[in-house]
Amino acid sequence: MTDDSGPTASPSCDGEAVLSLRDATLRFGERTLWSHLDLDVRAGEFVAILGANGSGKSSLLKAILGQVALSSGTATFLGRPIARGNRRIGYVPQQKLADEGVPLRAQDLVALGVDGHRFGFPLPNRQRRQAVDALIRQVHAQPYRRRPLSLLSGGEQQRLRVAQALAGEPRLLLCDEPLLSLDLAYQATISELVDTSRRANPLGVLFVTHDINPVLSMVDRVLYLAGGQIRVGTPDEVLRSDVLSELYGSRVDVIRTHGRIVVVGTPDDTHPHAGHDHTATGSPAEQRR
Ligand SMILES: Nc1ncnc2c1ncn2[C@@H]1O[C@H](COP(=O)(O)OP(=O)(O)OP(=O)(O)O)[C@@H](O)[C@H]1O
Repeated sequence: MTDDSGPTASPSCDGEAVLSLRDATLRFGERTLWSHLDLDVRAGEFVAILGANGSGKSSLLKAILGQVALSSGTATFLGRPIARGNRRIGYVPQQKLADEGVPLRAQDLVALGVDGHRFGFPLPNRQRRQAVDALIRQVHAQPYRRRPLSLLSGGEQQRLRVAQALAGEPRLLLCDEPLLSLDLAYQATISELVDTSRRANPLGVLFVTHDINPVLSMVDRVLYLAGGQIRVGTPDEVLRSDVLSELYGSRVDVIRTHGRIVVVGTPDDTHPHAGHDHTATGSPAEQRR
């Protein structure tokens, strides 16, 4: 169950569905993470994935990447069954710092993402260089583009990972907490880059985050996972006290104040980056365009 707006509806996007999940269920052993998920993500649509720790948000992205198999149901990308290693799916993994001794420089990481064989023909070197330069500029990485990855801060590495994920001109972008380690200014830089890219290309975005506020103005729909249950809808439909209380099976309060959404009372409130004290400017309704 779940896609409350129906498989074809989307509040602000009428592009084609790039991703379709039908009756999808994911189990690890005896444990069902989530079940009966129906979801269409359309070209240009921004879907935020929120939920409790361990509810299966990262695993959902991995299922879409073909890295873990669905226990039942189907997942299709551009009308075809999901296959591992699809270059048209960009992925920003949950933050992992580069190991000491990784011989890559910042710009090499981005270059790895640039598709050297678009439409079956290798891109000329000059064109590849220009693509890398443009991406480095977009994430403001010029000052450290020649530094070894292992010498960069978590936030600097994170910006490069986003650039790399966009380099292959994806039709679908999967981001697993891409704003972690970024200060407020760079949270805005990265969110706006994702937002601009999804409109320009257009590409569908699935964006796992513990804090919706930095992206609230961009979000078309929210997919909320908790206790094995799922709710999908606009932020106004899902981020409500009654909806989240039902989902968690205990009282949860959603407070909207000065354009911020604050969720109080979820069992994982104590998690260090639960991020339920959300900040944003403008009211959610105003922001959603
Ligand atoms: N390959 C696997 N085999 C068995 N269990 C797994 C596997 N991958 C993940 N899990 C378990 O599935 C649960 C969900 O993990 P997942 O990383 O998807 O959660 P999450 O919602 O992204 O959590 P968080 O908010 O803490 O990042 C966890 O309990 C995890 O230990």
